[in-house]
Amino acid sequence: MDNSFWHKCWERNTLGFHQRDVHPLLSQYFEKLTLPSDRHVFVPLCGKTLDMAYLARFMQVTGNELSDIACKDFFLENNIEYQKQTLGAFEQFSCPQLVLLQGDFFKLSSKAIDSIDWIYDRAALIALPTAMQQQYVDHLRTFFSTQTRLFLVTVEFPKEQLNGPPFAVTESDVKSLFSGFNIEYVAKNEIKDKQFAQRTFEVDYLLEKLYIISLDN
Ligand SMILES: C[S@@+](CC[C@H](N)C(=O)[O-])C[C@H]1O[C@@H](n2cnc3c(N)ncnc32)[C@H](O)[C@@H]1O
Repeated sequence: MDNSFWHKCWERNTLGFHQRDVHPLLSQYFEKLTLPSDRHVFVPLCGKTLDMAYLARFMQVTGNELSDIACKDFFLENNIEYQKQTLGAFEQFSCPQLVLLQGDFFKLSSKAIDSIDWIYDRAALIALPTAMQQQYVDHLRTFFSTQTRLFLVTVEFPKEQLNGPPFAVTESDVKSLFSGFNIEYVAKNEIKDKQFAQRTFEVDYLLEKLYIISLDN
């Protein structure tokens, strides 16, 4: 899955992963899990998810996304005025509560982002083929400090029944990818109608799981 795959999705508007509502696990759990001192959430591979508008109600949001179309559309579709400026290899789209850095996540330095309390991952890890997932987690690790918690939403289905994306990530995959981290399994969302955002999958079961992951201090 290279960058051109994703650019084509955005150019052709084939965005089956895009949700028309805030993710239920986010609206159900995020506020309960935050601390009064939490100030900043980072959203890698953010697309134009409405989850960022939800997160911005609680704290400063920084998203990262490959596609220029996604970044522009996020602001246009939410009727938010934005400013644009070039920051090295990245284009920055911003309004007071929210910054989107457009460019390749694997080239983004954690030094470019202020202290991060939360990382929100819905359809970022699972968007990547298994062979790229460890590379993603290893780079994500550079954005962690001792106070950072990752709000990770995974998806599970019989791997042989669907060619991703999305790619199924089981609990044992999470343990192996995040080896050396603290991993707390929080909740599961069984998707009875097998609908994943705008697509319906013909699989025997489909479920999402929420984990909170932090550095093992
Ligand atoms: C499955 S979509 C999920 C988007 C968003 N998290 C959501 O829930 O709607 C994956 C997104 O990752 C972006 N992406 C893929 N590879 C990337 C990379 N190397 N750097 C930054 N963004 C990337 C794609 O353009 C796409 O918008």
